[in-house]
Amino acid sequence: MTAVLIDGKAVAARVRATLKDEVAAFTAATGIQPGLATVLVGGDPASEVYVASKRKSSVAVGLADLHQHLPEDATQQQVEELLHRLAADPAVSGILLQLPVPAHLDAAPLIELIPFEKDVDGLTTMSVGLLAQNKPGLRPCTPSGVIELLDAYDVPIEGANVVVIGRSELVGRPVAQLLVNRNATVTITHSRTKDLAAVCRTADIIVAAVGVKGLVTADFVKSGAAVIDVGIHRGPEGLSGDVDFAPAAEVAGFITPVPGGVGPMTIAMLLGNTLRAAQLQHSLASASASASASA
Ligand SMILES: Nc1nc2c(c(=O)[nH]1)N[C@@H](CN(C=O)c1ccc(C(=O)N[C@@H](CCC(=O)O)C(=O)O)cc1)CN2
Repeated sequence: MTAVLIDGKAVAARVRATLKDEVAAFTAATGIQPGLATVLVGGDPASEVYVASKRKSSVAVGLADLHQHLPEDATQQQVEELLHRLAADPAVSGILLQLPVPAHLDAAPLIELIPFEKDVDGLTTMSVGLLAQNKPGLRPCTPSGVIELLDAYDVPIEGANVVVIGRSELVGRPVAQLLVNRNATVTITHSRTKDLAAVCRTADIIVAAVGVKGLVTADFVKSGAAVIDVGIHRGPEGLSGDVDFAPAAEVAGFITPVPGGVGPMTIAMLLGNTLRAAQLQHSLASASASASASA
């Protein structure tokens, strides 16, 4: 392998260590322990693993674990009622509805019930709008993790030609927006893109977030490019990504593995968002208290 291996586990561990100190300082200064309410509906096995990991990591950095579990057959109304309750609960700093939800539920209107200041997944229309306008707000976790990894390895973003493969609301669109906000030149590709390999060969950075195992082969990669793999596929030989790793690593300058690349960053960024959500709510409450006092 000639590429530098981007070690997401190590970067995530550093992010968590810094956060632990920041959470302790915030709690000492305000008396508030930020709390994360993960909401899991049903028992999708991968979601159970991810939510368990989110809960464990939250506690390890000093956040309160306010997890909620609803049964597989929970109705849309039951999930709505839970989200309304969490939205109104001052002990809850962040709310995350684990995706996917069972097929009989409609996730989009449920996500909209999360107030923007508690939207630690950055998926509400308000958060998406704030990102599009490059205004302060909570950003989606996997996309911010991708940026954090590029920065950790000093991969230049400003002026870079980036090709994002996939246009999902969870990863493709927001990562493209974050990169544009950092002055990259971004091409979003999808199932109708003509000659995807040729488009990818123009890229200084490829972000593969398409959900097709091994789609990105070595001939997609310009020599020295950074290849960021967001895909996760479970097979008989274990986990793999959207990138055909070993051959691509012979051509790339930087590459993320699966597992151990972007995945661990998703959770680290969620923890950071939960602290930021608590800080935001604290300043909103202080501003509202001083406005009432001076009225
Ligand atoms: N509400 C959300 N739902 C989902 C999100 C999300 O950001 N918000 N992302 C994915 C799943 N996900 C977090 O929820 C997630 C995926 C992967 C990892 C991770 O650490 N992966 C490890 C491998 C772990 C394993 O053994 O499976 C790795 O890549 O090294 C963490 C979180 C969909 N749903």
